[in-house]
Amino acid sequence: MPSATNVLDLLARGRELVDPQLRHALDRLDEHTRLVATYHFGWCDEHGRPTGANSGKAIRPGLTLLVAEAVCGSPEPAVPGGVAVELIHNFSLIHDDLMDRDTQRRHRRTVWAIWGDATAVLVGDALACLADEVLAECNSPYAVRAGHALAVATRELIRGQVLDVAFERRDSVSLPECVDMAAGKTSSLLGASAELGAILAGADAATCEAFRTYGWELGLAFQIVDDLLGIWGAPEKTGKPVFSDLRAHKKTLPVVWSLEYGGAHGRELAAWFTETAAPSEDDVRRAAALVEDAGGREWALAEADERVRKAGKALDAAGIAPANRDQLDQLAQFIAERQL
Ligand SMILES: CC(C)=CCC/C(C)=C/CC/C(C)=C/COP(=O)(O)OP(=O)(O)O
Repeated sequence: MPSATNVLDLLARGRELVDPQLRHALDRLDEHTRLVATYHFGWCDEHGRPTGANSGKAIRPGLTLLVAEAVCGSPEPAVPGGVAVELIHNFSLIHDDLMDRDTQRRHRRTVWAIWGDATAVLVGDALACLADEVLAECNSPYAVRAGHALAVATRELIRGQVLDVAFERRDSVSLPECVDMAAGKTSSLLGASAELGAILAGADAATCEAFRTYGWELGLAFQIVDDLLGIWGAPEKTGKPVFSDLRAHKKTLPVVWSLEYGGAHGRELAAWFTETAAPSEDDVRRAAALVEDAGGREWALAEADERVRKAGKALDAAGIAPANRDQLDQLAQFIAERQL
């Protein structure tokens, strides 16, 4: 099995293929929008001076390229797909930061926090449009199919976010509702990232669907781990304060599971949510302990493993060579463990 370092190498190799076309796509933007987008991707500071900042893990384009390689032996035909999924992902991050009023992303100030709400809306919109352009112009016989798959996934991503926003105003959310929301927000785009790799590499419909399912299951594992990091993640890793999701009263998967199945600890947690409007440091510590005691953390870890297992099972139907299979299994395991 390749080590974590090898998975990072795979993602870095994907970045090397995708970044030049991504930068080229940003060149189409007007000067101000390009500056803000380039800043968001970590390639310059807010005054346009080049930096070597962190532009994200590039999991989605990495997935697209590895799948293409597994299907046709080369990542090349899927590079525009990798560019497009990374553009959609970053459009959603810029808008999400604005909606959540988060001031930090990738250890840097967020777009809205520097340039204001209108700029964040417009730059996010511009990235989404660029994704369409890149695919429409990519000269692949499969461009229309790829564009359609990405549009469906983006609509689903937006549906997930609509649910997320709606749930903030509700007293209770069931576990299936929460899973549906997480799948919309995260699985749709990871599913499409894998699917686009298969489509652009010329795979048949059944193979494309197998890869989409692989990415979709992986997306749920990814979101569950993200939720765990949102409670217990180390600030230097997540770029957010410890317990940040509890402080914001977010109904994440481990929390919703604890409320529904956590018995007496779950009921105590429910009371915490209604009675603790502005939680202190001690309050959030107590809520995290209640989620843990209710079994929410343990459930989430087991569920992430189960989703990785299902992702692997979906790959059985794709009929790929052992070496490619090994890479995709490793990526799945790595995402679930999030040693990134
Ligand atoms: C329409 C709309 C606003 C939707 C919002 C959807 C949204 C932000 C979902 C969260 C997905 C997620 C876990 C992102 C972090 O990805 P990552 O850890 O791969 O990020 P990276 O690129 O920084 O590595």
